[in-house]
Amino acid sequence: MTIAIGNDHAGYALKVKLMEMLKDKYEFTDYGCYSTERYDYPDAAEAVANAIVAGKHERGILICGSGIGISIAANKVPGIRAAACQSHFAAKYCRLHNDANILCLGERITGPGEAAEMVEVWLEGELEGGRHLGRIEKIHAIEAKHSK
Ligand SMILES: O=C(CO)[C@H](O)[C@H](O)[C@H](O)COP(=O)(O)O
Repeated sequence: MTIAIGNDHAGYALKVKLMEMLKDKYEFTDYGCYSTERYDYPDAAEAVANAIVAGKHERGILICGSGIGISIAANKVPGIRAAACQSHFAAKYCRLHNDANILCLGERITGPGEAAEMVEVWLEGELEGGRHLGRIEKIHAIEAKHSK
């Protein structure tokens, strides 16, 4: 599985650390940005979200200062379920219950060690199915209704 990764200036340092910490286990494709110079999070969100919906990657990771702006932007792309997570529990259950295809992290909130563990639990998690499927279908139905 290759993972699309992207960030704004406030997420750049965490991205570099995460890729270094996890490079032996996972293959990343870096959609930028590539420095701490100002870069607007919707641009990174759209690049990664587009790559996911185009089927280039199964999963994406987005990082900004809080993980929130970048998740709001990514969720505007139909087919994206981006989860802004600040805990191991949230990272685990956004896969098991919500089938999140993008994990959003905040460099100004989460340290690199915790972030790496959250990425691992998220990448290894699988949707539980059952009652959760109908709920995800309802999310898609809302999306379809508002895309017209
Ligand atoms: O979107 C955000 C807040 O929800 C992110 O944390 C951004 O990275 C942040 O707004 C960037 O802030 P800056 O003051 O321009 O560095």
